[in-house]
Amino acid sequence: MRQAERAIFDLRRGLPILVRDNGSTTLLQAVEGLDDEALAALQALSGTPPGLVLSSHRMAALGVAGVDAPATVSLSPLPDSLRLRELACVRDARLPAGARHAPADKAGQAAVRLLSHALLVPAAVTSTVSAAQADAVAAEVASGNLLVVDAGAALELGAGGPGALTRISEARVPLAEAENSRFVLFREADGVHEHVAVVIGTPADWPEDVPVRLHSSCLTGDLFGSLRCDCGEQLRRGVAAINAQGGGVLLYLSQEGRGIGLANKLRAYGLQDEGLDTIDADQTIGFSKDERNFRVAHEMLQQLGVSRILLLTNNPGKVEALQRAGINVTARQAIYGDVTQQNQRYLTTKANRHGHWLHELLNEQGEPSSQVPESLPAPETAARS
Ligand SMILES: Nc1nc2c(ncn2[C@@H]2O[C@H](COP(=O)(O)OP(=O)(O)OP(=O)(O)O)[C@@H](O)[C@H]2O)c(=O)[nH]1
Ligand SMILES: [Zn+2]
Repeated sequence: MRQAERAIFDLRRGLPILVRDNGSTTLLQAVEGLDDEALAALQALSGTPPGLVLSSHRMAALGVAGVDAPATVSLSPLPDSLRLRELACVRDARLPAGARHAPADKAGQAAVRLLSHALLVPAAVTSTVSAAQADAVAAEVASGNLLVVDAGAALELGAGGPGALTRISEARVPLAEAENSRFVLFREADGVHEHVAVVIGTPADWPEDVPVRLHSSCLTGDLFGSLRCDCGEQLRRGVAAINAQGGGVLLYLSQEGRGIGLANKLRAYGLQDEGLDTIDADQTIGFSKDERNFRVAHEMLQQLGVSRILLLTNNPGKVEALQRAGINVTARQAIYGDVTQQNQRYLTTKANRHGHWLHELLNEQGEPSSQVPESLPAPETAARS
């Protein structure tokens, strides 16, 4: 696993890495940041023409139907790096006539996983190392210039498990909305992601169903009060609501842009300004409608000894994820920001396409209604007594 985590840094720096799967070795490099020189160097080192690996979401955005896993596109002649970047993330791009695609092999699948985890556009150039180049590649590995990653280990990135999250440090941080608060910082094994549990009030005095909010980071909304979303208000109101109910936990999760990272969120905002909604914008650059999983949240709650909760959310996915992980979510409480002219479309998309319980809020603003459960049905794993 350690090599896969290290590979994140090389990929983010625009360097190639070598992926091994059984006997085969594949060179791969991110399309993001790739220039023609690097593309030529990759081809020279591998001895074979690179293919382009794209996520299923990007294939759909390119108009290729029926692809439900990463695909490798064979392009002949190989386009230049600018054209490859267009194929990776530009709106309305199309594959060249005659381009063939096939399900990506394990190395290609690992490429998409690594790049998503690295918060890069999930598109890679990959080249199988030819027999003639095996010695040259081995020399690069031996000299420390080329990192070798096992495809299986790369696919396991972010899968959680023992040692995946370490409690690092903590301190009292009085907040405007909850004076008696402690920040407890957790670090993921990749060394990149850090998450904070804001422990509000005194655990011994908490209600039996501990009020909990999972809040994914949003630099634009949380810190700057962006009007494009509702995050900043949800964050502050979440802290206040937990405090008012006798204390609990707000997990501030390093999952900017629903897990795609700030760079990609800003790209997606650009596409939204061209008319796409939040889901189509993310899919255009190769991502699913929500790249988060809430394993870290589960792990943090476990380490804090919290297992029975009242969850503050409008997102059914969070309820399901925690329940699946074994957290007893006994009830859900809505948590709203304000509807503004600038975020109304975003909230409407969340209600209609993400399935968020937001129709009640939007209804008050004259938005179309639909059937939404008032509260969480009793989960199978959750006893209410
Ligand atoms: N990709 C993308 N992410 C966005 C956009 N607007 C906000 N976000 C991100 O969406 C996430 C919102 O997270 P949460 O506050 O946990 O909200 P949620 O999943 O809607 O669920 P609840 O607020 O609990 O109902 C944050 O990571 C934001 O950065 C957008 O237009 N595109
Ligand atoms: Zn936001």
